[in-house]
Amino acid sequence: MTDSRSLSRPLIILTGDLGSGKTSGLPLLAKLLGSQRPHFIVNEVGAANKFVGAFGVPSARLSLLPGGCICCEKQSELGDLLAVLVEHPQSEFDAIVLESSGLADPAAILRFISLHPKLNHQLKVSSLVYFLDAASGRPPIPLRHQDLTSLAVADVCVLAKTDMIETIDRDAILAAVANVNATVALFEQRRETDIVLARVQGPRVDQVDTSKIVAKPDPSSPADNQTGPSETANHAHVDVLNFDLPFGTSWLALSTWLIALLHQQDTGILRVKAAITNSGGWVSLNGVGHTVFPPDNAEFTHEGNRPDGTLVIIGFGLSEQKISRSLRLLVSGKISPTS
Ligand SMILES: Nc1nc2c(ncn2[C@@H]2O[C@H](COP(=O)(O)OP(=O)(O)OP(=O)(O)O)[C@@H](O)[C@H]2O)c(=O)[nH]1
Repeated sequence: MTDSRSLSRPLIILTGDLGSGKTSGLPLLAKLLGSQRPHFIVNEVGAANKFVGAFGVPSARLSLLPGGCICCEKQSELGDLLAVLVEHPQSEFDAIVLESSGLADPAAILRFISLHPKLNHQLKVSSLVYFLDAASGRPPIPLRHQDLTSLAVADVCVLAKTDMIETIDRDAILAAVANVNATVALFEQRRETDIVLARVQGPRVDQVDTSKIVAKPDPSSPADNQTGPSETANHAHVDVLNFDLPFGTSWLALSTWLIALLHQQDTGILRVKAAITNSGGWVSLNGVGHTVFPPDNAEFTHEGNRPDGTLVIIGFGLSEQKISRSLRLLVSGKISPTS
């Protein structure tokens, strides 16, 4: 008799904060974890990033799950999608790589898979990966409480954006991570000309003062004020606003408008993602906290493909009406970006 576990397909789960670098690292990480023919599932709390495939993921190997988080409201859709994929012939892909939304609770995803009557036999979680954003603005060592919980259960930690910090801070964070989870495999992601990702050797844990690793929760910070990663409803109060951007929107005007919005909302905005389309192709703009990243751009892959763009804003206490009114004026050219 065949053991059903021996037929189970590997599942690699990527977690990590909004904008921590998961999508950028997706194809490289899959390869480093031994998958030559992965199928990717990308979950977004906002509208689908229609252009995610342009980052080197062929569309036949990509499924998008937009409009909610797979740790809660999108669980059953995730279950349906995984059920369809596992029925595929073994040769079509050798692993499923699931990128969760930046709000997801990894424990809730694991619980869903392991308690699912069919998927728990058909899939085995081969790696749980946690992306840690080295440039998130927190001081080099203090890891937040939600980092500790996620790191404690991770098999792999990717320290992303190390090109944006000093080497001494990078080494201190790596040592702190190793101190929390001594068996975690450590990788580093950085932007050179392109994004590169590589395994790093474990640092010397005795070089870090462990009493300084954990930040005290700040009750005034919306992020620290959440109930904690084990509560699936911990992001119920996060606002997700989706807007269409008409073909031909100026990316320069939109960038200036976004910087003004981030400044005006102070800490209220966690993440901004825009894909702007124009005759040259499309441009993607990313904001994480107060950092606005340099735009990426690519040409359209199909002739005649002229879709509208999208803008997703994720944060706390956002007024959809006000932001929408200001954006409408901007895209219609009726205001300058600074109005
Ligand atoms: N300098 C630098 N930028 C990076 C690195 N990794 C990602 N970025 C940039 O950070 C921004 C967010 O990266 P994404 O890969 O979209 O982050 P994500 O975790 O998929 O975002 P969400 O899906 O919204 O949670 C983009 O502008 C990336 O180009 C890195 O290692 N170095």
